[in-house]
Amino acid sequence: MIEVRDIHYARLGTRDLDAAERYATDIIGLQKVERSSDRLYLKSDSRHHTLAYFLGDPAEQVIAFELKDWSTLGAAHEQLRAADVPCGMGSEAEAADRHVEAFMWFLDPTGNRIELVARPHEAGRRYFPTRDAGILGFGHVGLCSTDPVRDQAFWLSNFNTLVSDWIGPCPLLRVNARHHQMALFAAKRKGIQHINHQVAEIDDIMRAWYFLNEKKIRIVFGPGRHPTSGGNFLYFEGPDGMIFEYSNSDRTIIGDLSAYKPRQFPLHPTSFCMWGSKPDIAEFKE
Ligand SMILES: CC(C)c1ccc(C(=O)O)c(O)c1O
Ligand SMILES: [Fe+2]
Repeated sequence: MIEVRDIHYARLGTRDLDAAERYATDIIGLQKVERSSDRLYLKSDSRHHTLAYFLGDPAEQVIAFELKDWSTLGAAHEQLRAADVPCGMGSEAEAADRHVEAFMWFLDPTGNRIELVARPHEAGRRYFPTRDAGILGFGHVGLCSTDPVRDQAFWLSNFNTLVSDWIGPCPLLRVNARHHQMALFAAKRKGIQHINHQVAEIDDIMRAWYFLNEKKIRIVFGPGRHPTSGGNFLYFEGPDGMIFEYSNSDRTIIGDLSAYKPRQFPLHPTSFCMWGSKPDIAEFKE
């Protein structure tokens, strides 16, 4: 069993780093920490970065989890290799590019590239954004799955992943006490379906709604409230069609984590939003 601590970063390819930088800083409210001709690193909490853009194909999208124990990296690689999962160790140069001491990669059954990182770098300085979006940090991703039942089995059998809730066949998965770090979402493609940043309070969600409307950013879902995590939410469209979400879900599952009973929500609009907001997102409609 591979034990991971938390989701750590997302890496996105883009053909237009300048546009990605403007959007990430001026609109989302992330802090630029480094920029070169082909790289952009953005921070949302105490870590070196939680979102990176690289010059390349926007279809190239990666998420990373931090290993609970850095010394298990080799064993994690061996476990996945033995299970015939496409995987490999990262080189020193690739690790330096990710600001981690070491890492490996693998493909989940849908074909999503996932990285497992050991000893990721902290930032000496705290997160200091230019826009007060109320961001507390990187929360979770929605990950496309061409077969959520198959992919759930992959995560449950290889990782310390637990199901917090299901919406239809799609699990909201956690690896720590927070309600979820990854939501598998039924889609006809691989890739990241949305990237969530946690914000402090409902006021941040509503302030964002006014702000994003004023900036003519396409809002694709919300404001609303998820019955699953209990968080208020707002989803909006970013560069290369990526969906970003702010939410303030503070639901944690503590104590004996394995004693929690996951709840089954039906595949129905009321399972996505308890207020009645309707998504304008292809994957949520299918
Ligand atoms: C509709 C998506 C996958 C979803 C569902 C529920 C929550 C939550 O409970 O917080 C999310 O964050 C989602 O993105
Ligand atoms: Fe989400």
